[in-house]
Amino acid sequence: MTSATGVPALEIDALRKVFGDHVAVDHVALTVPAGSCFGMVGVNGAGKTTLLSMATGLLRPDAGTARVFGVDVWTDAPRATALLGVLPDGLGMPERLTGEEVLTYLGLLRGLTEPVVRERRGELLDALELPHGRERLVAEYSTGMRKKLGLAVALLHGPRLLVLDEPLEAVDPVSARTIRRILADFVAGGGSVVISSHVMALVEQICDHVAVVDEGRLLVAGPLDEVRAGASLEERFTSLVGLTAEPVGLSWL
Ligand SMILES: Nc1ncnc2c1ncn2[C@@H]1O[C@H](COP(=O)(O)OP(=O)(O)OP(=O)(O)O)[C@@H](O)[C@H]1O
Repeated sequence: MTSATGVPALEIDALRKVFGDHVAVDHVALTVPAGSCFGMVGVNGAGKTTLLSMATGLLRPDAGTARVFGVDVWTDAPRATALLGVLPDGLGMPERLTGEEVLTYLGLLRGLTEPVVRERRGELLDALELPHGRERLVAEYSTGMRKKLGLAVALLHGPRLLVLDEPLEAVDPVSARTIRRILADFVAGGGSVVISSHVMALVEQICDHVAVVDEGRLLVAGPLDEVRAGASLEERFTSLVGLTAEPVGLSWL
């Protein structure tokens, strides 16, 4: 599905990134239709984070372009940023602030009025079961709580496209269910989502499109059922990336 104007939520063309002599992302082109929940899967080091970082304005590409609803992420950053909500990998947070303060300052920086910030902040903290008030500093948050606060920051300004790197990593099952529900509601309300994950079951459960990335290249992308082709996503993934060997055991254990 695309929007009424047919403009994709995200359009990546020929993105490339080289670290030293290692090609992390190798001329990847990808279209995320508006209104879709798009899963990106790949083994550790496949290039998912590098690709999504370039697509969201966090890491400058060596070559290629990325457009969010037709707006170039690198040449028109302020407009693209307004359309985007990003949960990056390894998100840095102001440690000496509370979750409430983080949301307040970032909301005001995004141009929201104080009453709007107050209302959304309260709803987000409640929905994600994060502490209100001065109860706890970010420095005292667990990894899962940081992830949830990162998601709240990504949602705060009401973006049209959410790009989430491993949104459920380190999140407890109850919070995971809440996050899945928030994402489903976001898509049902016309939003678009891109998530990267190692968890095939999660991608099968919430995504309608999927891309498989391996060694910096895009192996396949499209509607989930087309990519699965009658198998489970894990089976299809395993055969696509050539993981045929049995896991290696540790003889000394
Ligand atoms: N800043 C960097 N400097 C050097 N190499 C890097 C840097 N960032 C990533 N790489 C390399 O680029 C490749 C792709 O890394 P990336 O983090 O994009 O993979 P990933 O698919 O997100 O992995 P994971 O699932 O483990 O998060 C890896 O080989 C990684 O070591």
